[in-house]
Amino acid sequence: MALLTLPAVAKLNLFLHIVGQRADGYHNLQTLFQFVDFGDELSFQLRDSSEITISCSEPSLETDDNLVLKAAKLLAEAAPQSLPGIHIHIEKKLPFGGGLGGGSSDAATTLLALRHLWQLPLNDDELAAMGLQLGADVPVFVRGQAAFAEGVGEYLQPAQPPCPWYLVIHPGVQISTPSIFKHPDLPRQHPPLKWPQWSWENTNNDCEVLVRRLYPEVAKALDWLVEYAPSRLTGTGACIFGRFDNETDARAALQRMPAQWTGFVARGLNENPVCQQLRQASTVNLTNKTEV
Ligand SMILES: C[C@](O)(CO)[C@H](O)COP(=O)(O)OP(=O)(O)OC[C@H]1O[C@@H](n2ccc(N)nc2=O)[C@H](O)[C@@H]1O
Ligand SMILES: Nc1ncnc2c1ncn2[C@@H]1O[C@H](COP(=O)(O)OP(=O)(O)OP(=O)(O)O)[C@@H](O)[C@H]1O
Repeated sequence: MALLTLPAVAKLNLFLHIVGQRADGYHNLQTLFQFVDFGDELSFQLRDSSEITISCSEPSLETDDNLVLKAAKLLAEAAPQSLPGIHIHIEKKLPFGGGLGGGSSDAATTLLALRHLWQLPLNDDELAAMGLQLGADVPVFVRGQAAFAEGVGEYLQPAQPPCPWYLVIHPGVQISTPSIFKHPDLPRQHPPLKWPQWSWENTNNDCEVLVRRLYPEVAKALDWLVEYAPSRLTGTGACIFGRFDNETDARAALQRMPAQWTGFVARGLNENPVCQQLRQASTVNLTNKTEV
C-alpha cells in the first residue's frame, strides 16, 4: 500500500505574452497561471534499499528522463544525509506536451512530497529554485499559488483570478515547446503589461496565431469552442480551454464535442491542492518502510 498519494494538477496560462528574448535564447514572458482540479496522481512508497525508482501508467514515460525521477534524484543529491529509497508510481491523466504543465506538476509534487517524507530542512524558495532547474513551469507548482509570472516563470506574484469552470480540449496533436519558441514567425515584442491591470479582453496568447497556422486541428478546435465560450490556447498548446460560468454549461459543450478530440471539465483553482493536502498530512515515521 502507498504511504502517500498526492495530486499533480494541470495549469492553464490564462494569458501568455512574450515580451522579449534573453541572450541565451530563452524568452521573457508575462503570464497568468491558474490551476484546475484535474490532473495526474502520484503514489509514494518507501523502499528497504536506498534506490529511487518510478513506474508509470504510460509506459513511454518510464525513462531516466522522467521529470519525477529527475526531481527525486536532484533532491536526494542535495540532502546532507543518506535517505531511505523511494518508489513513485505516476498515474498519468494529463496529455503530455499539451501545454497543461503535466510533467512540471509531477516534478513539483515529487519535490514537495519528498521534502515532507524525507523531512528535509528546505524552504519554498530553495525548493522552487531546484524546480526551476527542471523546467520553467515547476516553480509556480511548488509555490502553489495562482500567480502572475515574469522572466521565464521564476518571478512570481500571487494572484486571485476568478475561478470559473473550464472545458479543456486536446485536439489530438503533439506540439513541442522548443519548436514554437524557435519559430521565426513567433511575435516576441508584446508591450509589457502593468500588473494587475489585466482583463481577458486586453490579453491573449502570443503563440496562438502561429500554432493555429502550423496545426489546423488546433484552429478547428478553437473555432468550435469559441461558439460556446471565450476560448484560448494554453502554453504553446496543443490544449485549448473555454471559460464557463457554470459546470452544467461546460459539460453540455463537452457532450457535443466532436469525437476526434478528448477533453475534460474542471474548476479553476487558486491554490495547488497538493499544498493543502501536505499541510494536513501527518509526519511520517521513516522506519515504516514497505518493500515494493
Ligand atoms: C510555455 C510555458 O508552458 C508557459 O507556462 C512554459 O514557459 C514552458 O515551460 P516548459 O515546458 O517547462 O519549458 P522548458 O522545458 O523550461 O523549456 C523548453 C524549451 O522551450 C524554450 N523556452 C522555454 C521557456 C521560455 N520562457 N523560453 C523559451 O525559449 C527553450 O528552447 C527551452 O529549451
Ligand atoms: N512525468 C512526466 N509527465 C509528462 N511528460 C514528461 C514527464 N517527465 C518528462 N516528460 C517529458 O516532458 C515533455 C513535456 O511534457 P509536459 O506534459 O510537461 O508538457 P506540457 O504540458 O506541454 O508542458 P508545458 O506547459 O510546461 O510546456 C513530454 O513530451 C515528455 O517527454
